[in-house]
Amino acid sequence: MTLLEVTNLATGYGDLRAVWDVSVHAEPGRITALLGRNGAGKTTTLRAIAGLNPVQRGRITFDGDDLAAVPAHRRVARGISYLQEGKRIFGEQTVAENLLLGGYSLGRSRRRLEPELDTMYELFPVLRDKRGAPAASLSGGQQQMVALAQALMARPRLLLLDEPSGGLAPSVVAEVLARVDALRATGLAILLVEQAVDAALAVADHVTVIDVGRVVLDLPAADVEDPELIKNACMGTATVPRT
Ligand SMILES: Nc1ncnc2c1ncn2[C@@H]1O[C@H](COP(=O)(O)OP(=O)(O)OP(=O)(O)O)[C@@H](O)[C@H]1O
Repeated sequence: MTLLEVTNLATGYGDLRAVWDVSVHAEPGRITALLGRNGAGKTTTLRAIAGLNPVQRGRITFDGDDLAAVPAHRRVARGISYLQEGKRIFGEQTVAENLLLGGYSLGRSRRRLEPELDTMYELFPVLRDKRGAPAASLSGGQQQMVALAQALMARPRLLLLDEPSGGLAPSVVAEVLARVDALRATGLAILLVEQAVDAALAVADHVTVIDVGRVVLDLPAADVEDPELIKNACMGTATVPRT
């Protein structure tokens, strides 16, 4: 079943259109990789799905419902969680406190969130060991796992994930994406934006490549015969015409 269906989306910032025609979907227990060069419109697409940028044309449906009139905070309540690129965690707070903050956003009490914490520690065992430590004392990869777990505390059905590998060493990127891969088993639908194309292709079920705000490739990951083609489409910086 398709949980998220984005059809011919156009969106942008004020008068500037950054995305002209993007169609992409996400399904439970599947990872869709949304790839493309810098400035292609990936983040803007995620922002529109989260309700932070307006739909200028096209449609976004979630679980069959058109999201046009649904404000951002209600999309969170419906099960859409957006982990922004470079999302910072609260370094002085403990790992557990950071996770709880992700759940408080939905108005749940600490007592009701305790079982969620256990679920997170099962998904990210390293965080159980570090749960009482200030988040800033963790490695970069572990901090990214805190951010991921924090986003999951809201119990999303769809996770919009913007460059979880950003700023991490290559060996750590694989570790973080292995955790993302494991999330598939929870039935979560994941829309993954990544610059680390190889790492993204290694976990993706479906691949959508955009350039200058339009889809240029869309296929099941199993049908990707030549990853170089995808990598080439993701190199350099897009120049978006300002019309
Ligand atoms: N806040 C903003 N205001 C105006 N234009 C913006 C804003 N943010 C991004 N843009 C423009 O929108 C276009 C698409 O940017 P976007 O961030 O979606 O690309 P991206 O594919 O996510 O690239 P990156 O990998 O660099 O994050 C770019 O031309 C960018 O300059």
